[in-house]
Amino acid sequence: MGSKAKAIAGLLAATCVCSIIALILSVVNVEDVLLPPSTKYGLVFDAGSTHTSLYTYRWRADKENGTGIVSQVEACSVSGECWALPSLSMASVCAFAGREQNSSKAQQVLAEVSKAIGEYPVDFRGARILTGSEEGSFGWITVNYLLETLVKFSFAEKWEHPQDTEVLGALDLGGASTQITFQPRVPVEDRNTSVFFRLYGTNYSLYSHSYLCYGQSQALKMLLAALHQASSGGQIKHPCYPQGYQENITVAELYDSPCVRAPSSASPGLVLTVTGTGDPAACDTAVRRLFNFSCGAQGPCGFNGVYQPPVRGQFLAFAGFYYTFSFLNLTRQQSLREVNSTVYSFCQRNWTELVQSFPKDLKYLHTYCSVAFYILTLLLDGYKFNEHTWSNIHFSRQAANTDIGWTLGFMLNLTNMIPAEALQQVKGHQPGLWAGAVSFLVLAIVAGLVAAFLHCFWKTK
Ligand SMILES: Nc1ncnc2c1ncn2[C@@H]1O[C@H](COP(=O)(O)OP(=O)(O)O)[C@@H](O)[C@H]1O
Ligand SMILES: [Ca+2]
Repeated sequence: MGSKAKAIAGLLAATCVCSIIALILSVVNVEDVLLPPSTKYGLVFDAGSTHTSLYTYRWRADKENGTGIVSQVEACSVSGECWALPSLSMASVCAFAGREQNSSKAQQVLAEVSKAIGEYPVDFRGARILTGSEEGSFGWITVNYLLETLVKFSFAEKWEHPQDTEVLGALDLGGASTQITFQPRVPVEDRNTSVFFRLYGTNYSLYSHSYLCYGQSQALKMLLAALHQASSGGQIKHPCYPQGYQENITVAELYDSPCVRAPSSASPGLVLTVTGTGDPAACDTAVRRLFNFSCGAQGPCGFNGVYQPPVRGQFLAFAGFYYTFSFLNLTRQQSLREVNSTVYSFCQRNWTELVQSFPKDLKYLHTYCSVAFYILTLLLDGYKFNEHTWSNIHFSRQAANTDIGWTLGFMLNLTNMIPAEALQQVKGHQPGLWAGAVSFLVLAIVAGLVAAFLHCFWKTK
């Protein structure tokens, strides 16, 4: 073999080895493989004054900007009825809340609940009673989270704080209390009603107030008690109940709550007969008497002398606001005039005809007229919405397939306390690696053949 041929063969061999090394390096590129972030679940028990539900939420552990991206997996009532199916593999957080006085009895109940839930393999975060203001604020977070005014998944596939969106206010009507929460034009100076939040890197200064006893059930009780005290004997004429409707209630049952005070003359065992008269104008008057609308000197107010700045922006009205308005088909942004006329005509329908028309709605059927007037008075005379701002109130039960209430907001706030799980860096058996390894073997065999061929070629010369 001549020197020229030797040089060519050497160059060929060197090129071969170099390309093999380059190929190996480019194909079998042993990268750090990111395992998918784990999913976490949260369970929130809502023990309200009239119902108890369990909500299940799910979020990814690699949460964005300090707050997890949470969605509702399912919700169950205590009776066992569930909406949306679960696929639970890991439960992560437990909480429980309700509206009760901070009594030792309540503490005892909470201790029992904690003990029972603590026995399950979950990271139990405690059972506690929310303050009215927390209930309102967490409802506000839920509303704004679901409507993506706090954070939005952008076209750039990133969670971003939307720049030009206005946050919405939240109106919750429970059984025992009602809450109003919104972002006023100027931050509230009154310490009792101001709430501050930092969410997804943005500060929020809100107004929030909870009116105890002004929830739907307790308001109806206050109304009946007022009508009782204005009546004589055991007969109560009820202008908000349909004509032809009648029910009996004992004095003890009527005055079983701190929201109503029994007159000293009333004997607990006395049976009272309540008879509906279906008189909308009289119902309106009776409902108004439950409120004190005078504000005093300390500036703008809601009712009963509670400070409240003027309402601002759009609002979502849920829970009790939604149930009655939905029954009356008034959740489609009807004008105030139309709402009033619908309520007036509904209140004039007699009981026999109502029972025939709505045989499936008997539980609340006799209350819809009272509650409709109650809602109108609360929103217009209480919170000071008017015929113009009325159209800013949206009556709804769900947004983005998720129930509106305080539980999701509570969960979102709580996820801030769960440390973000760092993405695990693991070198593992991934498909890319296998492909690389196979390529490496093929190339090694080819390289061996080339080397053997060159060796022989050298020897024969
Ligand atoms: N389908 C319905 N129609 C009318 N009122 C309802 C309906 N379901 C519940 N309510 C009433 O609406 C009010 C609010 O309910 P909810 O938000 O569940 O109260 P809480 O959270 O205090 O238990 C309660 O007074 C309850 O009795
Ligand atoms: Ca509630």
